[in-house]
Amino acid sequence: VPSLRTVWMFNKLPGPNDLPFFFGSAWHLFRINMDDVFPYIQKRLAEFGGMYACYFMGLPTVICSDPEVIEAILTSNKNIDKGPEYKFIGRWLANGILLSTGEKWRQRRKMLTPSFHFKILEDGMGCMSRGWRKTLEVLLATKGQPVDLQPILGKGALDIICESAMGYVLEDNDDRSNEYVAAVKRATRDSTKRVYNPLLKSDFIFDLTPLSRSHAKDLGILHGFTGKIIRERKAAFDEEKQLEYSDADGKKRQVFLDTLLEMSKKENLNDNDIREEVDTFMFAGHDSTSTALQFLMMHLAENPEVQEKAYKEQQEIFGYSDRDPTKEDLSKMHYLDQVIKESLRLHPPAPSIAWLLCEDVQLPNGRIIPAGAKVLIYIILTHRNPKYWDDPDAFKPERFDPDLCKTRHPYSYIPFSAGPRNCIGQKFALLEMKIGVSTILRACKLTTTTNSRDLKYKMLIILQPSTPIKIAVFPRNK
Ligand code: HEM
Repeated sequence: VPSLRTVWMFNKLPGPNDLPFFFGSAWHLFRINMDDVFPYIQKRLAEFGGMYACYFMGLPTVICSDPEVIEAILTSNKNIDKGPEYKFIGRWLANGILLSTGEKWRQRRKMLTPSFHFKILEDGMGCMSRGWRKTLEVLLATKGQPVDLQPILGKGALDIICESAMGYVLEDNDDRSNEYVAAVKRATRDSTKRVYNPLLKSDFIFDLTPLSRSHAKDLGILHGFTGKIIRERKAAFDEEKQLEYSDADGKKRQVFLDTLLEMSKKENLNDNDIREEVDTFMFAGHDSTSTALQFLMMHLAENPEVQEKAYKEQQEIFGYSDRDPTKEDLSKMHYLDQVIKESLRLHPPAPSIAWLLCEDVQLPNGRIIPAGAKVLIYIILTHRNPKYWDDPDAFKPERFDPDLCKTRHPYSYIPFSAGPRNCIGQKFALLEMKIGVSTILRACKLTTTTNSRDLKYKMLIILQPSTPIKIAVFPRNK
């Protein structure tokens, strides 16, 4: 329940004259189709200049897409608490780095950041190439039939995070990864239902519903999978047989899970601590990357001239060779860099993020968002804010020409969020995406009948189109 101070200060902020308190703006959202939530919020943000205040089920909520407001919030070192809706994924991810706060989050962030150092990531490049090569075979086996690529890319990205971060190699015929990918989709969908349905907010009521039973079954699949990975690695680690992971090329290296196991000795991490981080990184490390790749492939398929230009760049680097990309190769892919950035602009896999303020935030225009208010940052709408982006719905990789980027507001483009709680896996994700597109683009031509401007989206933690995007994959004639 917000304090009187919060309500008093909050009521001074600009916003629609909605029904006050309990339902507030939620009332409008209940009456519109869930697929129309983004356009609805976009319209309201345009009306109020990129930020408005409203009550959402009794909670004072500021909704924003204005980079000036976002900068004021994300640069704070004190406002690091996530919004209350994140608790609905708490049964799955517990109190790992994504959901934790305060001292616990600070310690974890400090402890885990070195695992994402560029040098360590470079060591994992071979594993990324191997993973995308396998995915390429599956894509080519579709023989030009238009298919939904999400499950195929999801499995590809999961195989990569399993091997590169957990040292766990999934066999080709191992169906558990498909099962895991599908359970992640269901678990995030069902958790989001609890955000929008006031009855399901209470654990007591939720636990009486059939949804809770199917959710528990999915959690069983998710925890069962990660539990097995941890048990096997721990057994090897305890016996000191295999302190370093040796990958398919025979190279020895320590993976993220080994770092956790090592720290469990030094820093008193118990089994639950390890478990919550493995669950967090398995989820965050595959779903967002495969979603990003799905939209990227859609944009390439929809814009043949961009696809050809990106392909030509690959040819200049590799000729007709299908060898794995090296660090030097990747540094030459300037146009592909721009294509990836533009795709993440139009389709950021994490479309919105939510914060609960623990201290007041002073905005550049002098207004104050009070402590106790929730702030919903619509990354996807920031990326399409016409004040900062010319012709915002058009796919134009040239926008990311380095000289043009320098002139733009730094918080107008935040696919990985920003500030102290930005994405810890950002470099990993960009490396993985670049290797993935390079592998696929050199071997295939993509086409689609999807018109991205007609797409509608589901309101989920990870961006998902309301209807599957169908893409046809053809082998390139060399
Ligand atoms: C294209 C791919 C990715 C995108 C767009 C993305 C985006 C984001 C965003 C927007 C956040 C902030 C979430 C919030 O405030 O609620 C975040 C946090 C996080 N991401 Fe990513 N991410 C991607 C890939 C990855 C990968 C590959 C990993 C791990 C290997 C990862 C691990 C994490 C973790 C652990 C956090 C929480 C960080 C913290 O709270 O300190 N992400 N990501």
